[in-house]
Amino acid sequence: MCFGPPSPKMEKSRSSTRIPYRLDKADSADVPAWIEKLLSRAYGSSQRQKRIKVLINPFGGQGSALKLYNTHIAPILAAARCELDVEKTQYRGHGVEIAQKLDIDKYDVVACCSGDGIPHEVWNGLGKRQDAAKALEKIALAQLPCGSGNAMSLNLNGTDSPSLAALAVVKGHRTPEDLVSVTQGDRRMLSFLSQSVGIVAETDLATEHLRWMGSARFTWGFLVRFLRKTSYPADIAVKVEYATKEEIRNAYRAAAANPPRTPKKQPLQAADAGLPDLKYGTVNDPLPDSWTLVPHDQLGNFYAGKMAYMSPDANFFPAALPSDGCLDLIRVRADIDRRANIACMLAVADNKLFDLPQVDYQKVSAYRIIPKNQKDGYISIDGERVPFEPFQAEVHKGLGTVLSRKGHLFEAKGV
Ligand SMILES: Nc1ncnc2c1ncn2[C@@H]1O[C@H](COP(=O)(O)OP(=O)(O)OP(=O)(O)O)[C@@H](O)[C@H]1O
Repeated sequence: MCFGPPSPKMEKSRSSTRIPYRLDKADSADVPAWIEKLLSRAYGSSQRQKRIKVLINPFGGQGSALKLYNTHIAPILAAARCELDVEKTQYRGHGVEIAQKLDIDKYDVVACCSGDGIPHEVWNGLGKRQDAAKALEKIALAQLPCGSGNAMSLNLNGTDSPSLAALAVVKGHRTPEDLVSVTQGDRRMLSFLSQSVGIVAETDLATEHLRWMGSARFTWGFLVRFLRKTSYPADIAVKVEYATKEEIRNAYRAAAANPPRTPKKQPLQAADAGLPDLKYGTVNDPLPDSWTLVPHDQLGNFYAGKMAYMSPDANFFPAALPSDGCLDLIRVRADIDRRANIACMLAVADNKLFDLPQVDYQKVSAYRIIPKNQKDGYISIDGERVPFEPFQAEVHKGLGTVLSRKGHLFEAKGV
């Protein structure tokens, strides 16, 4: 098997290969030492022979997840001698049930051969357990990209190629990952990727009929809507952690300069510890004293991200960090002139959105948004549509665990 690090820009895929070595003295004591040296060079501090529960969504993306798994993913996981238990999801919500009932002592990793929808379900299934805190710490989540939205793999594996992602998972490092509680009505759900109201939500959710385009449907949908200058009025309150781009840049650079820590062996959370309490209550509680609701009558884009890439050419949140306890929040007014609007659109692909003056970019640890003056609209949580009602979000620092190549940063170019 090839063991060099994948370089996503140059390669599209990898395959496993057997290279036989003839030994002069097969029983020499040097042989195990040589094998150990080779493996330790290949894996570093990453766990070898991971025990993986593989979930395949046969309807993910263009319906080819099973074929992608058999052709590009399974041979690599098998060559690395991972222990595999493969299950196909049978219906919407099945990922939640599987995660709720999972024997967490039997596995190290749940790897989702899907889009971002199945990881969203698995996080929520783990979060519903009585031992949620322990399960979220013990089980590392990974995505093997087989859907139309593969942001999780882009951010953590550095690729949307199934075989390169499989190799990244084989060699991935356990990494703490913030999760976000979203309360809406009487519900509480976990979000790991993004929350959007307005243009981005609409782009994501109103383009289902363009599924045949693959990930290009997001780019196309965004382009079409951006030029209409539609506003999505709302009242918004935020708990700001880093208010200016300068502060954000400094915080990002400080985190990037810190090499990954070797995780300390600590006892797992108690078996009866569920999800953490909500520091700021739910959307139904009175607004916390230190928060102020600010009217946003000309809101064009409200987009909160917990990861950097939202699609292959859209590094929307370049300052996002896996476990800084913050969501990166972008707000853009709807009434900016057309030239500024187009500049925003082009800047996403050029990785320059962060610096544009018309883009309000902050790091927040919680917020509430109350859409107003609209009969109906789109709200997207991790790409899933939820009712068009007020909601509140709160970040839980390092609550979840993922596998990542870097151990403390996403793969996108930072700030
Ligand atoms: N067997 C099944 N039949 C129907 N729906 C399923 C099945 N298995 C999973 N699903 C649902 O498919 C949805 C989309 O899954 P996934 O994210 O894997 O694909 P995707 O192509 O990226 O889709 P999307 O772009 O909508 O996120 C999930 O919400 C999941 O509940």
